[in-house]
Amino acid sequence: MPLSFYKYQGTGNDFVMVDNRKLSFPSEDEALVKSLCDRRTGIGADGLILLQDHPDYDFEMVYFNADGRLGSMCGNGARCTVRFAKQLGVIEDVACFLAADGEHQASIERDLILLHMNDVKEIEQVGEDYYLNTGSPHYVRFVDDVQALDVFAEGRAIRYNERFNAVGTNVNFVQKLAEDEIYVRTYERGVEDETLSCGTGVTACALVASRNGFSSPIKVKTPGGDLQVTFVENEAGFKTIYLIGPAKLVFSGTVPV
Ligand SMILES: N[C@H](CCC[C@H](N)C(=O)O)C(=O)O
Repeated sequence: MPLSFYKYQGTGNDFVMVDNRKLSFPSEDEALVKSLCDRRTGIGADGLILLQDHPDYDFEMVYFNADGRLGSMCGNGARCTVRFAKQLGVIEDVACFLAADGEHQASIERDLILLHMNDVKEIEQVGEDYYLNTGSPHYVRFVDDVQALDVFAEGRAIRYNERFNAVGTNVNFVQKLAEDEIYVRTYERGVEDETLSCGTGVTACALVASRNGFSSPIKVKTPGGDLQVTFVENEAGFKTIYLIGPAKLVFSGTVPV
């Protein structure tokens, strides 16, 4: 049976999107997900997302990394899923949906999707670096020249170090560009490579920047495009966190499975 799919991208983080409201996709088939994400022998993507019905929400988003394994929250993927839900007629311009880390609200304003992220209570300091969870685990390191960095090698060294080897982590390198602007490059767990942008990573970096003199809203540049993060910070941590950026349909088609 041919599988119908849609290819979406959000600031260059790209996803195979499947309408799984009939639950016909074999989600436990890791090898299939991996082969669909393969850039030479498949459709090519950083991950695969299933849009599914849920009795209590507009929809549920089920996200797999390119290695075929179930991932945690994906910020860019979530914006793409909201755009896809609108395309399918599942929502109009607002959504309340379920993802790996719980409930999310989102709204569509022309080219932009405003995605509400879950509260973040803690940022761990690791030497001069930081570690936090914005729905997915993120290691954050400030650098002086992010363009000159070998993100693959440096990111991989942290992702496979003694602490993170078993479970993995995403690794972000951040450069301050201006008083309200940072540049972020990310090595992604599950893709095991640098991606053009990582939404939960960008969110993590903005929150860490806030601990280093930045205030909301923070503009974030990535190799794949521009995002914005807004939030409210108090003694309990960060709340009302929004990841704001575009999400676009690239093409659609069918593949034999
Ligand atoms: N690209 C995603 C992050 C995926 C996290 C994934 N790599 C994992 O650690 O399971 C994003 O836009 O937030």
